[in-house]
Amino acid sequence: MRTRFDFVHCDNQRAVRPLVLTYDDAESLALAMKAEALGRFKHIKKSANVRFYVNGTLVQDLADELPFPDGTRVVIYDKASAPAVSAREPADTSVPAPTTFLHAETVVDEDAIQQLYRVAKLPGMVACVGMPDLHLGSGAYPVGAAFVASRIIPELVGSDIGCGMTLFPLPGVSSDLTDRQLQRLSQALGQDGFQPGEATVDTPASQHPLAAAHARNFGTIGGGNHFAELQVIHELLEPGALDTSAAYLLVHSGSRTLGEAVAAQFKADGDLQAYCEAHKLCVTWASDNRRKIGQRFADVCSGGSPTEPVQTILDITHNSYVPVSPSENPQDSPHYLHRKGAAPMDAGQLVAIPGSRGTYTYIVRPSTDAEVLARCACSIAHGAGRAMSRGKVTALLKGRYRSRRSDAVEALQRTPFDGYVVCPGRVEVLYEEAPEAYKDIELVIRDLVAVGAISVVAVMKPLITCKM
Ligand SMILES: Nc1nc2c(ncn2[C@@H]2O[C@H](COP(=O)(O)O)[C@@H](O)[C@H]2O)c(=O)[nH]1
Ligand SMILES: [Mn+2]
Repeated sequence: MRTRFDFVHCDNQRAVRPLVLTYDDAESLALAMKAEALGRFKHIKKSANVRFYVNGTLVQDLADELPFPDGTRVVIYDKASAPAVSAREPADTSVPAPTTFLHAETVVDEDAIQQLYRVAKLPGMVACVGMPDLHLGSGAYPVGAAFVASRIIPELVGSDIGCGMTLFPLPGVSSDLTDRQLQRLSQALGQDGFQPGEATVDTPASQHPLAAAHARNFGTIGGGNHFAELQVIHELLEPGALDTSAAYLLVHSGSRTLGEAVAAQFKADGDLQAYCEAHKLCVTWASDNRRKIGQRFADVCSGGSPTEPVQTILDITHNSYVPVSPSENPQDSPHYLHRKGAAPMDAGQLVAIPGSRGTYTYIVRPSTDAEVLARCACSIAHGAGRAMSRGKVTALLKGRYRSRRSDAVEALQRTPFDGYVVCPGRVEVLYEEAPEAYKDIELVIRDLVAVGAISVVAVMKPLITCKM
């Protein structure tokens, strides 16, 4: 038997986490449930008390109810706080905004969960949804989440306003690249290096007076987790959706120093109107930036000569806010859906969900089902999400490659797909961004499929990853 349970802690019953369990009988279910409770709620005592509710009514005998329907609610009590058996759950008002988690199989750090709960308590919060790639943010706000609020909260978007992913077919490059061709291309990409100040600033957003000081960064990838990656189709699950004979480029980048300056300005002066105008500019600038990177990449692939303007298959923003109508009274003043590391389901586009340079990228079709959209706040995961901090993964890999540093660097420049990593900047990036730093993308995708949020269109294999 297999059931998707809605798993909650007694102190926080509006924060629902899905949990998929496979079980043989009532006894194995009860044991598995207790193990989950102890694993997920670290503060809970060994004597945790697990109660099952079907339609709000306490289940007295598990065996009588098997198999449980999807959505059965399971409440975990500390033995001390467990109420005398009553048919109803006690009401809890300690969390102002309902909070939902979309992970079941993916591991989400308890600290990130607590960070999301704290956001749910901010004034004006209406709903919070943690994606399976939810992880600890560097400030007070987690990454991999969607937040609905009755006001605009710029801090929830963060400083990389407009960051997102764009997928292009690479003109003239076919999927059957030989190792020799990959090596030559990697070398050429390393030499080009997407250096600042070299791209033509030729779009209205990049020519905007507010963006003038950032023109040098137009067409540049940016550091760390941003990348430009040549990929080919490993498996096509929706026949005809993509061309299997083509090679593709996935670009992940944002508004670079422009977004940072806009976020810093708001922090300094709190001028929300100015922020909103600048936010709009950042979202367009970031999208133009990804297209410019795509063009530069395509030009390198064609031996340096300019190619036709690149076409886009999808262009998705995962850090931004958008106005939405309140679900209960659509005529009321709008709410604002903030996404920090969450991709939109409602953009009428496919979405690329990458794992890392050493794992597959999934091209997915978001569901259009109204109930699913509401449950997910119209948002899905934008990646695998960090499993380890930069410092931790660097220490792990330095321990693993105790041999000469040059050997380690050589190993980190290759991938499990016989691909190449081009990293002409800081060598530390090779460590900090290694596949080990990220969660298991396959579990993220399984979780999203399990809640009915996506279907997989194609699975892509990375062959050349450019990191700065
Ligand atoms: N295919 C690749 N995926 C990567 C790489 N580096 C990071 N990632 C994934 O992208 C998201 C981006 O998250 P963000 O919070 O920085 O917007 C991240 O969670 C990883 O799963 C890469 O080099 N190649
Ligand atoms: Mn991003």
